[in-house]
Amino acid sequence: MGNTTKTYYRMELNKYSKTITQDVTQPAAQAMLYAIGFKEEDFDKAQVGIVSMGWDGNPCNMHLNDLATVVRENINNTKDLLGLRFYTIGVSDGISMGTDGMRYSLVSRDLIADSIETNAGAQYYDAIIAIPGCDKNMPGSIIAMGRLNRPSIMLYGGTIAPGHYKGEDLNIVSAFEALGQKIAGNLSEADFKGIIKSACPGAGACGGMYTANTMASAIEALGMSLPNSSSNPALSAEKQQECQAVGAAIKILLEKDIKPRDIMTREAFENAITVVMVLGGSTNAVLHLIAMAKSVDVPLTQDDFQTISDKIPVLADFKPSGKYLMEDLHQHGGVPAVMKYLLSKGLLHGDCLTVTGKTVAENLADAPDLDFEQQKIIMPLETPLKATGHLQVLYGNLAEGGSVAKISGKEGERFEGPARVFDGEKHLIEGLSSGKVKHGDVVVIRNIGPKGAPGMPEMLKPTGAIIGAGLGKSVALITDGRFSGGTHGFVVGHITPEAHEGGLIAFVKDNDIIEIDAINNTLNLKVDEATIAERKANWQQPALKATKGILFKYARHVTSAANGCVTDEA
Ligand SMILES: CC[C@H](C)C(=O)C(=O)O
Ligand SMILES: [Mg+2]
Repeated sequence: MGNTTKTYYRMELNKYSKTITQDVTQPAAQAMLYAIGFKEEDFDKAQVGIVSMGWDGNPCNMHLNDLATVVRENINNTKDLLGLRFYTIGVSDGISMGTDGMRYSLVSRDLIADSIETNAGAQYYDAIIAIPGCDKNMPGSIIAMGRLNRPSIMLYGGTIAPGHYKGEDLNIVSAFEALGQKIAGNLSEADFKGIIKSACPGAGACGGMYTANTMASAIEALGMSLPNSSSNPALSAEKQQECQAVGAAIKILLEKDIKPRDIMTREAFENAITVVMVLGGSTNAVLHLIAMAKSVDVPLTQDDFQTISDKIPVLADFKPSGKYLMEDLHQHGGVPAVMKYLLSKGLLHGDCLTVTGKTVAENLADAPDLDFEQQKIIMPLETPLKATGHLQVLYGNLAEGGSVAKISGKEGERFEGPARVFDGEKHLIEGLSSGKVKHGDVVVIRNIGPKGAPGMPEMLKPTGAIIGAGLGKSVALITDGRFSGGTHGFVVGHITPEAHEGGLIAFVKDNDIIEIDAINNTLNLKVDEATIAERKANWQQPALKATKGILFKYARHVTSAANGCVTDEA
């Protein structure tokens, strides 16, 4: 085992794997390691588990296994480190959306967390590098890192390039909205097909400020990925360089024993929320960041989002409600340029530690400056797109435990209208085609909460169709489900308690008046108390829709949206 100094040094790096590699009472384990090609010197190395969420069936994930191979090479070329790849699952929201398959989407976040925890925990990896693509992959990876609390880096698979059709830039949401345009009679069959064929040109996660790019940006701001990880496109040279940089970075984390709990502090989460607000990110950030914070026991609630939303403006003109894609920001300095600007204005905590082993401020010292003449993606604080955050937490009789609204400001901030109730999203498309949904309506989609669906699916098919049908400014939508980052319009999700738990949303009837007020942050059903009491009188909790398998287990364990939908709380 060499001299004592050397052994002591190596024991520090292989704090976990030494249980397998150094213990003389573990000969069978060591025999297994010889079988996978270990040389004598490898037994002294720190083992880095490299987990890829790569799979063939999704553009966001199709290239991740290739990235993992490059990462492994880099790790193995780093003195004292040995990389071992493993793989976990994913769900493509873009493909599952609008189907029952989407019930598995949020479930996959926790399955990813559980599977990474399981593999790394059982095999005693000293460090973790996770390579996620589609949106739930990222919080799933971070939750596992938080639970394991071993040196960890997330390397985001990167954003997709824009598609092109008839001179227009396209992205996945163009395909969702094309359905509504077709229903409204504004799109020919040929153009419908043309958009579908051209929307997504190849590998990479959905290109706008949808949930994948939102979570990647939030996690970079949190300090858990290398600078630029969130804006380096999937197929860029910079993404390859990032793969070549993780070995040196993870070695520093191992040497200095910098762990997720040292990085993911309360201040770091505030940085992440600030960046989500500035970028106009997805509502999913609320439940994912709450769940990620729980993995390291940092208290974080929906109300913290409101506090930050009250003081942080939206500066970015990204899709879905704006013009630009993440790849555009990459051309102008990426997320570090945005963070550098925010730091210079005192809006970020600069002293938070990151996976470079340095602080946020140190990382940003050499980042490019945003040029407000050259680019119109990020506006200066003096001329924001919206003076306060777009994510608003509303309470009221319809949401006693809170709800999350996405208010771009373009649709106004107050809405009152008659309810048009749908149990699940399936009949909404019919409702649009038959004219059941009219200007001024508040569409209610219920019984799709974390327990009720189960799995709290995203409602991009209905919201995309509403926008495509030209009703985006005149119809509001509330739900106990959630939204994809591609959703825009006047929308409120995460309604807690959900219908399945007897929340008032379960008792709404067609034509009841609903008031949404994102100035005073209220969401109320304007029906008198006596009528509400009458409707509630004989209510019994419905049986779970799933009776076995993962959806059953999930429905049994999942907590409310306000609690991050975590599945590991008593
Ligand atoms: C286009 C939206 C994407 C498919 C998604 O799931 C999200 O952003 O949440
Ligand atoms: Mg999604």
